[in-house]
This record gives sequence, C-alpha cells and structure tokens, in this order.
Amino acid sequence: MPNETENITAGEQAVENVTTNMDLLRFATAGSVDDGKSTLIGRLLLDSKSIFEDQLEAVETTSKGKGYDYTDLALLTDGLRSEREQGITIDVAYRYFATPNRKFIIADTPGHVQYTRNMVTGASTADLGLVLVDARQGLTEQSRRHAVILSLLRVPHLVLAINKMDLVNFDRDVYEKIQAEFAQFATKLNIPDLAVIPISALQGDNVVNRSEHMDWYAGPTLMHHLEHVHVASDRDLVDTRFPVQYVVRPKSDEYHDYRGYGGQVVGGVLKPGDEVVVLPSGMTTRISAIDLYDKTLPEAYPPMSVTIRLEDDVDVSRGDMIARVRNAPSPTQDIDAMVCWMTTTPLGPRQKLAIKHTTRSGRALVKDVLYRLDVNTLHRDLESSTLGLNDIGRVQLRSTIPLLCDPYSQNRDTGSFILIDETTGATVGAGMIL
Ligand SMILES: Nc1nc2c(ncn2[C@@H]2O[C@H](COP(=O)(O)OP(=O)(O)OP(=O)(O)O)[C@@H](O)[C@H]2O)c(=O)[nH]1
Repeated sequence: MPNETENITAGEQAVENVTTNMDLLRFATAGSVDDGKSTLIGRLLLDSKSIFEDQLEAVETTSKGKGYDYTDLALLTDGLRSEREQGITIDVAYRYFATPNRKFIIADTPGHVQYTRNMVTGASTADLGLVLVDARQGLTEQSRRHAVILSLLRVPHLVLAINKMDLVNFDRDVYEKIQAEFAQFATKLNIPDLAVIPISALQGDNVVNRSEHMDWYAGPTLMHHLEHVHVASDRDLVDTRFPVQYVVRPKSDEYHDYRGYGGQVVGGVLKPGDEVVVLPSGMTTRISAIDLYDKTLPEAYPPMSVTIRLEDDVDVSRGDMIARVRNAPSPTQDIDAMVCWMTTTPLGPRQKLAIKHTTRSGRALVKDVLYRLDVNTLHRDLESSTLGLNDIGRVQLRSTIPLLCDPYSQNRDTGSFILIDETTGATVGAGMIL
C-alpha cells in the first residue's frame, strides 16, 4: 500500500532499519474535527522536548497575538495544515520525533474529508492506531468507524485516548463509561491489544507527564505506552518472504562477477545456507550471502532492506519472490479481497485496472463485488454491486499475472495490493487479501 518511505532512498531505509532495528514505532492518529489531535501531537512533541526553542517561541508569540491565555499547541502543525487546506496532494502528514527510548513516525490523517481513504493510507503500515475522543461527547459514529478501519487494516495495537478530561472535572465515571462502551463495541472487532488512557492534551495530563488530577487512573501515560508497547513480535518471523525489487549487477570490473537481489524482507528470517525457492519459476538454490553495503550479515528479518546472493546462477528478476522451499505462497490469479475504494468513479464488475502487489505489477479485471460493508454497523450490504468513494467491500478480481500472495491476516505486506487507474496513474483502491 502507498506509504511515505517512497521518499526515502532504499539505502537510507536500510541504514535506518539496521541501526534502529525494532526501536521504531509507526502510529496513526484518528479523531473527529476538534477532538484535539493537533493539540495532542503538539503536546507530545513539546513535553518530550522534541521541538526546538525557536518553534515554541513562535507559537507562544502567535498565541498571545491571537489573544489566547494559553499556548495553542495546535499551531505547531500549522504549516502542514495550511498546505492541506489548499488541497495539495498531502493527504497524510508524516511527522518524525524521537525520545531516548524510541523513534516515532506519526501518520497524521485529517479527520474531516475523505477520512477512510486517508486512514487506509496512513494506517496500512502503522504498528499502532490512536483514536481520540472528546470526553464530553464520548464515542461518536466517527470514533467507531475509525476503530473498525484500524481493525480491518489489522493495526495490532490500539489506544483510545479520552481527551479534554479537564472539561469533565477529571471525572472517573466519565472515563469508565466510555471505556466500558468501547470494550463492548470492540468485542465485534479484531483488536489484539487495547489501552484506554484519560488525558488532557491542552494541560498535559497523562500525555508525557503523569496527571495530578487523576489519582484513580493506574495505567501508563500515553508516552510511556508508546515507548514501551511491544511491536517486534507483530511481524511474521516464520514465513520467509523476500519480494525482489532490483537485480544488482555492478558495471565496474572489480565486481563483474557480482550478482545480487535487492529488496525488503517482509516475512521470516533469512540466513546464508538456507535452501530457498524462487517464485514463480520454482527453481531452488541456497542463499550464499546477505549484503548490506560493504558488510555481510549473518541474518536478515523484517523490515530490513538487504541484497541477497544465491549459490546457483538461477534466473531471478524484479517482481519474483524468494521464499523457503517448504513454505512458499502458491501463485494465484484469482483474488478475493476487501477493497477500500478511493475515487469518485465507482468500482464495478468488468472494470480493468492495473494492480501492484509487493514488487509485482500487472493488470486485473473486476469479476464481482460481493458486498459493501457498512463500517458503522458492520452490516454486509449484498444488494450493492459497486463501491463508491470511501466504501469498503468484498471484491473478486482476476489478474493477468500470478500473484505470490498470503492472506492479509498472515502478512500485511504480501497480503495487500493497490489498484491503479491505467489512464491517470492514480491509486484508486487498496486491497486486503482474504
Ligand atoms: N480544555 C481542553 N481543550 C482542548 C484539549 N485539547 C484540545 N483542546 C481544544 O480543542 C480545540 C480543537 O483542538 P485541535 O487540536 O485544533 O483539534 P483537532 O482535532 O486537531 O481539530 P482539527 O485540526 O480541526 O481536525 C482547540 O480549541 C484546543 O485548544 C484539552 O485537553 N482540553
């Protein structure tokens, strides 16, 4: 699925992955307009000392200029915000910050327009989803939608942050009522890990620093939770999957015998000596070495980007997949998936689209739209044979090339694909394979 790492070169990504390893947490925020998302992000950056003095001074000056008696932390996100309002291409803003314990990438998706599309884009690679609600309002239809989408995307960790606790006198009953209501609703969803945290983004309670107003709350602060939530085991470390992105054959004489295959490990652990199969050809060989720049590595695992060398001179090209001999996906052209549709022209039977799955590209024909899912009620609307903008539904496709896929529930990389409009080149759909 589309993600921001396309702006980072493969080399930078590799260094980032290896040096930081699992110390990176990607999280996606979701909330309705005015729940306090911008304020919360500002508070996280401020209290974790991730913003610079001059930025803070500018924000303080602007707040005073506007006659506020508080510092409007939402102003910290202003630059990106105004860009969005001009309708430029940024649908999801990515923000980076770090504490001594972890690096963070926040995918900040605007709440109002096109939220489903934006959330799918922002959350498809997230380790954690943060849903914000206003304590005065409790759960709204939008908060439920957000939770449903995060669960469909199999974001493994979810935090429900109950914001503006200062406006309800930091009342325990308010927190408990919302928590119970959400827990009840969550039984219908797939949420492996849920934390419910009462906060005041504006005053800073339980964001980075513990609140002095909510003694009754024994759980972690939001930052403590973000820093310590365990994500290393969320990846599939059993089923080896290495989609080949590049064939590396240096031109220089010094390396003229070198032949390697570059890409990102999206499942399992690869080691020199492992017997592997190259798909779709089915040729088997062994890994002779795993390279990262001028180093060789004893092993590689998700999400490392590496170059793999093979013992035999087998034919491997971009779009092929390296897997273990007795644990490989079977190539298929018939795809059954949940698709989120992202454009105004509806998706319907007989439509032809380009499809991109891992590093493989082909074309696909829509055979059938089985149903549209109502994300508010989880009801399946069997009557509708098309999907409109922001709709999610079950779709059957036939691709021109065999795809080397797994169920999305097993692997979020090999289990997802994007659909592209061939005339405009725009991404119009995101799919999760069943
Ligand atoms: N009292 C109180 N006000 C808050 C709190 N958090 C945010 N606010 C206020 O709520 C309003 C909305 O906050 P924003 O951070 O702009 O909300 P948002 O969700 O980012 O809204 P959009 O950017 O429009 O999507 C602002 O006036 C904030 O100052 C809080 O914890 N307590």
